[in-house]
Amino acid sequence: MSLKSQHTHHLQDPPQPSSSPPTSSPPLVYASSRQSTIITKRFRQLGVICRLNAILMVRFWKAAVLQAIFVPLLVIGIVFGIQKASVSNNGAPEPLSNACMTLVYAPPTPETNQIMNYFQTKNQARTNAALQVESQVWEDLNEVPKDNMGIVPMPSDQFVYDYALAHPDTIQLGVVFTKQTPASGPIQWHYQVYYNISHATNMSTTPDFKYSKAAGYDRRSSTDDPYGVQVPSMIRALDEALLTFLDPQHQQADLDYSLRSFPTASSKNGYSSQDDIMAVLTNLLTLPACITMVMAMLRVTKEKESKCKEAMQMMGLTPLVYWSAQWLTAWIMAIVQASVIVGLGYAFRMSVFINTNWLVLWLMFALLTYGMTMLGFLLTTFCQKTGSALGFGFAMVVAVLISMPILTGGSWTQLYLDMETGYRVNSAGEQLPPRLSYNWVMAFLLPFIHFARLWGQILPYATETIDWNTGVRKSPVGFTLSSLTNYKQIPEILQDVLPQPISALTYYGVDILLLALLTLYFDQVIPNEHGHSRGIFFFFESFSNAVRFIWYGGSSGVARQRSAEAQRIIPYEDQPPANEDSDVIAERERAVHCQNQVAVRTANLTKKYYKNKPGFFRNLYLSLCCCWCCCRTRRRAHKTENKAVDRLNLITEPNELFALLGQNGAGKSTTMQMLYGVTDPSSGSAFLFNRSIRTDMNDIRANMGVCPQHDVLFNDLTCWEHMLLYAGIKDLPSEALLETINEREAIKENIRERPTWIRSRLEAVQLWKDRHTRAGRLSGGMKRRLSTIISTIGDPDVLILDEPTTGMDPVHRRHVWTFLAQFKRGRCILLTTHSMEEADALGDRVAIMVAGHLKAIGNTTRLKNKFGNGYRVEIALGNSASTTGDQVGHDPQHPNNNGNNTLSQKDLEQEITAATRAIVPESTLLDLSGGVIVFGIPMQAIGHMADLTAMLEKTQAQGKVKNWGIAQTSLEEVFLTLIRSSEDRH
Ligand SMILES: Nc1ncnc2c1ncn2[C@@H]1O[C@H](COP(=O)(O)OP(=O)(O)OP(=O)(O)O)[C@@H](O)[C@H]1O
Repeated sequence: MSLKSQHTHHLQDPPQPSSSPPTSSPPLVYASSRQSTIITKRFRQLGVICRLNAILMVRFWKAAVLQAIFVPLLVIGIVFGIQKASVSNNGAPEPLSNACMTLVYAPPTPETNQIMNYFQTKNQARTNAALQVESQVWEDLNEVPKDNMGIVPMPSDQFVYDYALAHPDTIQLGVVFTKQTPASGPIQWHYQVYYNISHATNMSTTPDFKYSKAAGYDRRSSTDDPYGVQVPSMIRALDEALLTFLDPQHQQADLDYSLRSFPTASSKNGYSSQDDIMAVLTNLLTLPACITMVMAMLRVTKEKESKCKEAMQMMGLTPLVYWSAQWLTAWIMAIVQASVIVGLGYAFRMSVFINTNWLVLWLMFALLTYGMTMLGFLLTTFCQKTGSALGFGFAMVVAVLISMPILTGGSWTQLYLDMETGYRVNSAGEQLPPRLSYNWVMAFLLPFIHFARLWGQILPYATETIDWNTGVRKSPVGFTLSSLTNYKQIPEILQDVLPQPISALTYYGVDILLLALLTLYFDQVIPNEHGHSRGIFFFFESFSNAVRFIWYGGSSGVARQRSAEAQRIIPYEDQPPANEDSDVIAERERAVHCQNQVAVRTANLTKKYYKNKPGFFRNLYLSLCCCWCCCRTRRRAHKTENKAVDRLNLITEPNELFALLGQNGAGKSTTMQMLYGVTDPSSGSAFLFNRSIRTDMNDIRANMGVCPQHDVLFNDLTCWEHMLLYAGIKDLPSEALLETINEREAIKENIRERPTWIRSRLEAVQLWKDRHTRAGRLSGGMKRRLSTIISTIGDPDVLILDEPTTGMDPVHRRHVWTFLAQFKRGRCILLTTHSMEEADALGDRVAIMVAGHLKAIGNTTRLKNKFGNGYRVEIALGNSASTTGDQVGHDPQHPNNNGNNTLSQKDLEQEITAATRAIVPESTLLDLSGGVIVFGIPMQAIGHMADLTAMLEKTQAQGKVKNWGIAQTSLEEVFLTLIRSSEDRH
């Protein structure tokens, strides 16, 4: 979209600047502006910024490889190594002593001995297990058997219990008999069966232990369940034995039994199985995501600190496109990293990986990395420097590493449930919802919480678990895709309270969306270093634009309205400064009452800087305060102010190069910064082709080129890549790329390279040969040239150049001048400079600013005539001269004539001074030193110049004058005169 109603790109012969630039510059070839919809333009910009990120990643490939491959490899390697080391050393299961007692019984009475003999016989007949019934009662609590023992009598129930506790691996089963003989009724035989879970558990985890399916041990099936196989068969055998014992005596008896586990000893492996270690080391698995987050934060903050991001936005890149490119790049990195982690997990055969569906794992790791990077992006909106981003990132990594084991290790369920009382019930005993809900936890916007939760739910499914009630170690059932929605909570008590695992993925998504919105928001409302930011309700702008669009009947109506707004008279706040120059007053009237569309119009543009500037939160508070309170607080907050620009009124037309001059600190850069939108005016406004810098900056930037005072270049991009980048931002990518391809083909086919518009521009500033040099390796002057030429990409209607030629040598400066002189055709260029020669050579009009005020304005001739001293005559005296009586001043009685044939230096000075004064009485002696006399001749004395010249030629012939010259007052003298006069006034 063009800012101007009519815009042409026809080239005309450039006007010749007063200094003669080289004539060998190539002709300019401008890229034609493409008409594309705003959507396609945004997509093209997105592609260009993604390409930029890709180039930077390739340039910093070591950092990319570190994040994507090395850190995941290191982490998985460490976890794997620790698991191995832990299992082979401390964590190895204790070897099971081969010697064990299969069955102990108590008390050893003749009756129980008899019963156990029957038991042995029956058991052998059925299972072929020849268990010997020991005759000796085992009475030593500390002794362990040297060989396997079959059926061992023990003194008492208490002894059996204590022995099992002291030697958990030694006894498999036990039975304790009690016989009661009531006064009436049958005898009561009761036996207590003990089974040893600890023993079963340790046997099942001992690598060397050979399971015997025949004996009922099959770890992979349910037959290793003591309830299912051993205990019932033992009860059956005992009942048989008891019945056999009772039958010969035809006794009446009641048989009863009970079942009980021996005291459960904790697993001998303690917390050292592979899977337990995996759970404990979970925080290490978040390390790759943390590293990626910190790297992304540093990259984005570096672009902010170096102002490259600002530069791209000045050239028309919107924050949404910029951030979308960052998000897309982060997603690609997350995909790569998750794939590497999952691949390594499979490669190392880690049980949690091989027992979990790969898609679930992949999504979980990818979303973790992506979520953490999104969180990092949000944090960068609060950082201006890479140092603070590093600090924030580091703090976040520490927080994650510390909280991860707590969150994954089950404590997150504690977080989820009520902290103090667990489940809450009301007085009627009904369960109340937990006080601290997971939804609330989600509000922390910390994606690693969802990772911890999902990981915590996956681990019991994908790793071996120990039933802490029974000590039984269970094989993993595996976490499948359907487990995401059909998950049985462990412990079951949480079944109705905890969400299904799929919700972690949903929360990841919600968090990521919220983080993206917050990043966009804070990126715009947190003030930059100039204090510029958008209002906290800026998102209503689009709404109000839409209303305006409907209200004024479409884009043409809006354009008319804009024009009317721009032309509205902006009254003075107070009296204009005293002693204002008449041209400045006229310019102000023109600017304030302007009725036509002009290129740039500033109306009372003012910028105040405050010493004690309020920060973001203060600004927020002030914006929310009511008016009265707000004004008072603002006044207090802004006690000390510095008016950098004070009611500036200017108009520049299309086709005009307007040069702004001023001392350091005069307010030139501030004026430019307000025009290109990195700092807000304190009052007044400015319009570029009727678009207000306060409300239409996006429109303005789409057709504006900016070369800021300090180079904002990517050190790692070449000149050529810079040109392509900004061509893309200005929506010229296809042509640029096409021509790049053509160029490559031309080189390949040894055809003379086709001139492209990029080439012509780089050649114009003598950078073609260095096009593949990275900006970081260019000299200061070369960087300036590159910055200048970048600002011209897209043929903007308004070009702002803030001291573009600073640091350039005279030859290259002239190349730039030539280019600018040609380029200004059809557009308006605003230029600030400290080079009077440059302003003189290029400026159609020149303005001089002093302490924020406009001091003088006009074309250079007018300024020289108005403020200069007319002409300047410099006369260098000869060393000596013969006296012939033909003295210049026709004064034979000259007091200094001492009668010798030579005149002294002083005599000569006096003689020439007198002669000049005689011819031009209005002349003023400006300087007399070192044998050089300088006269100022006012413009009105121009008629005497011929006589003066004749006199000087004559004296030169006589040898009294060695050399002389006449020059018009320079712009520099005008500048100095104005500065001095304003200093005198102060
Ligand atoms: N971010 C800022 N915060 C506070 N004061 C500032 C800021 N930027 C500029 N100023 C002040 O505003 C005044 C004008 O500065 P500005 O940079 O516009 O001058 P300039 O004419 O461009 O000078 P130079 O020729 O040295 O670039 C100076 O007094 C400066 O101290």
